[in-house]
Amino acid sequence: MPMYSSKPNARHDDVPRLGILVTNLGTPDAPTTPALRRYLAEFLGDPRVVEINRVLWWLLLHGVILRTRPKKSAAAYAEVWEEGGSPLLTIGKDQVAGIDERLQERLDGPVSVKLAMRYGNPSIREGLQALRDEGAERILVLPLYPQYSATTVGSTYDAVFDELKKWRRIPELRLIGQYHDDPAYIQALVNTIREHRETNGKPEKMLFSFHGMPRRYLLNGDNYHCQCQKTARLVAEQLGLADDEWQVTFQSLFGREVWLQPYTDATVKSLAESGMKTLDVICPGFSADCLETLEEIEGENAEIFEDNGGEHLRYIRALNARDDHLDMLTDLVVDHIQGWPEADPAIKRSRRDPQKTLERARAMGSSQWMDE
Ligand SMILES: C=CC1=C(C)c2cc3[nH]c(cc4nc(cc5[nH]c(cc1n2)c(C)c5CCC(=O)O)C(CCC(=O)O)=C4C)c(C)c3C=C
Ligand SMILES: [Fe+2]
Ligand SMILES: [Fe+2]
Repeated sequence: MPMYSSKPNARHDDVPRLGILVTNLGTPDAPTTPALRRYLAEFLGDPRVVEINRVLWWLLLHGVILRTRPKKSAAAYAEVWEEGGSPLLTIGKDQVAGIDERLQERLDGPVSVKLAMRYGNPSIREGLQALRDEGAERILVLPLYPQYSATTVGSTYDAVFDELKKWRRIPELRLIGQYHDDPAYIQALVNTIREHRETNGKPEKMLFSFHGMPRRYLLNGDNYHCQCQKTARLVAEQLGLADDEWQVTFQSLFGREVWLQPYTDATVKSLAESGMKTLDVICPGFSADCLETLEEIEGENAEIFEDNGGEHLRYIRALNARDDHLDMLTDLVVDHIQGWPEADPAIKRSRRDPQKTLERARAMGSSQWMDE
């Protein structure tokens, strides 16, 4: 058994492909307690996510949290679960299909695009191996997080490196770290807000709600908070919003530590109590709708608003598989593969005349070198 793994039946005349690994956070396999236990053990066991003493955390995670939280989380997931599965996964599949279709049209060379999840399935390991087995020799990783954070993008890179260090032929690798101020991303957010306002009218205020994290991570150098602020500011500027018409908040608090503030739920409550009747909420850090937007914002926070005197909390959906979003992500990929040959010269010829290229390769004695 070799120490390092390889593409099965690799040949010298294999056509080198470009591989694009599109990743997101991941989701449980089913809205059930055992599936949630598996998923949360992997997710919350990641030191990038919960950065505290390993021994202490292991005891707390396995002794307390994984005995109680999975049941509660499973009930929340059941509320948003769709026929095709978890929204994050079904939307992810649509996003990848859309990016794939656009890239096949735009690129001359062969390209494969795969979806992978940092936790759960399809895994990053599976995605990378599928790209390799289809012949990808150059791989670009696109984590679908507009704002960089060590807890999300950093952790995705960890999983990529952990897999690649087991390979014999490590592909050329590029990583996209963030696109929080990409003009086309900002424009797509502006478009979706404008469309929402055309149908529903202007709200009294708009919240830009981002997933939170312990404030300690910001103080220790994570630049996520700054990128969230910039995204929101650029959108507000482009919409011409006055300072009192918008605000940045942070949601999805977990545990007892102080997280990035102000908190979304507390802000929603105090705005309702102050007499506000219509509030729009957009979550620009989520490229796809998921538990945290559908159940927490559109469900729980709308209830908080109404229970405290507000009338309508209107959640503006994530960019999901909108055309402007997929066009923007495809442009981002194309920007990041610049300078990478789409195929080597022999392969360019092979596209004109595959038989001749094969004959030439055989004449050079490089036809095949493994198996067969
Ligand atoms: C323990 C701390 C957590 C940190 C730090 C954290 C950061 C973080 N997460 C996202 C995006 C998503 N998180 C989602 C779910 C989710 N997040 C946490 C905890 C932390 N996240 C938990 C425990 C869960 C699971 C649900 C639950 O039990 O409450 C999701 C949704 C996944 C889905 O399947 O729908 C997303 C997306 C970001 C962007 C982020 C930091 C920047
Ligand atoms: Fe999270
Ligand atoms: Fe949540």
